[in-house]
Order: sequence, then C-alpha cells, then structure tokens
Amino acid sequence: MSTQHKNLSDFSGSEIPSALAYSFGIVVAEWNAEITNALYQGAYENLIKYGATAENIYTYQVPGSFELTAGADLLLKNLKLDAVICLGCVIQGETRHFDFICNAVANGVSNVSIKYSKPVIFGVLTTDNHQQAFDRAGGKHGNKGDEAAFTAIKMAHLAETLKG
Ligand SMILES: Nc1c(NC[C@H](O)[C@H](O)[C@H](O)CO)[nH]c(=O)[nH]c1=O
Ligand SMILES: CC(=O)[C@@H](O)COP(=O)(O)O
Repeated sequence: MSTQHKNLSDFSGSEIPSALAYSFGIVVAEWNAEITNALYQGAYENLIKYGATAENIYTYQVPGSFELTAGADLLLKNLKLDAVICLGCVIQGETRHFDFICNAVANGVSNVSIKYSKPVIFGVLTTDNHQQAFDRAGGKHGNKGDEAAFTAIKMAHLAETLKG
C-alpha cells in the first residue's frame, strides 16, 4: 500500500506562507467527534502556528459530514473569509449510505468553493474502519487537519497573490 507507514501530513518540503493577514472559517462535523475533534485541533493549532490570530478563526459545528456543504455556504455567505476548512469523518457502515455521503460532500464543498470563488478545503476522512480514521487524525499517518490548514493557508496566499 502506498501510504503504509507514511506520514501523509509531512509538509516539511513545502513552504507555508504567513497566515497573519487571513481569516478562516472551520466547519466541523459532530459525527465521530473523537476523530473530528482531533482533526480540528490539528487544523486550529497549525493555523495559529503559521501566524493566524484566534479572532480571525471562526469555528462552527454541523451534525454530520453531509451538512459540511451547507455549513461552508453559510459561512461564506455571512462572513468575510479567505478560506473555509471542512472537517469530518465518514466511516463505512453496512449500507451504501457511506458512498452517498462521501460523494455528496466532496462534490458539495467543491461547488461552494466555485460559487464564492473562495478556497474550501476538503478535510474529510472517508475510511473503511475506525482504525484508519485514528491513524489519520494524529496517528501514524499524520493528521488530515494539519494538511487542511496548510492547504487553506497556501490557497489563501495564492488568491491574494493573483488578486494583485
Ligand atoms: N455515518 C456518518 C454520518 N452520517 C450522518 C450524515 O452526515 C448526515 O448528518 C445525515 O445523513 C443527515 O443529513 N456522518 C458523518 O459525518 N460520518 C459518518 O460516519
Ligand atoms: C456512513 C454512515 O452513514 C454509516 O454510519 C451508516 O451506517 P449503515 O450503512 O450501517 O446504516
């Protein structure tokens, strides 16, 4: 497996700009809260580490990953933000419900990003089981929340650069 024993959150080879000038929204799904809280900690701590201020980080919870799309839309509609991070954890159950949620939220957050011309980051774990989720929320494969923060900062910087 290509990801076996690999820290997927290793951005040491990539330069992360300062986040001081940017405002971020974070939408966190309550489903699998032990996982999503760990994703949130990773995202929040890295936004701060790279210069974002607490007053420029706006955090809201939604019931499940399916509602992340609506949450991101509401934040961009009502707040002046440079990027929105969506955090969730969808774990396969007995039925195809998993597939519908994952596809809906992936397509949904992408559509919101295009709608507002703002970066909306897909920080959603879509795993076969809880262990895979734990491994990607601060475990052996890193923290998807860290990755989401780095991506949000880099995309906000890109948008600022191109705006001139
Ligand atoms: N099974 C998981 C869900 N299910 C709930 C949906 O996201 C949604 O809230 C519901 O269908 C009502 O619209 N959500 C997750 O985030 N993770 C899951 O594993
Ligand atoms: C991904 C889900 O919604 C899942 O938890 C639902 O489980 P099931 O497919 O067994 O109903």
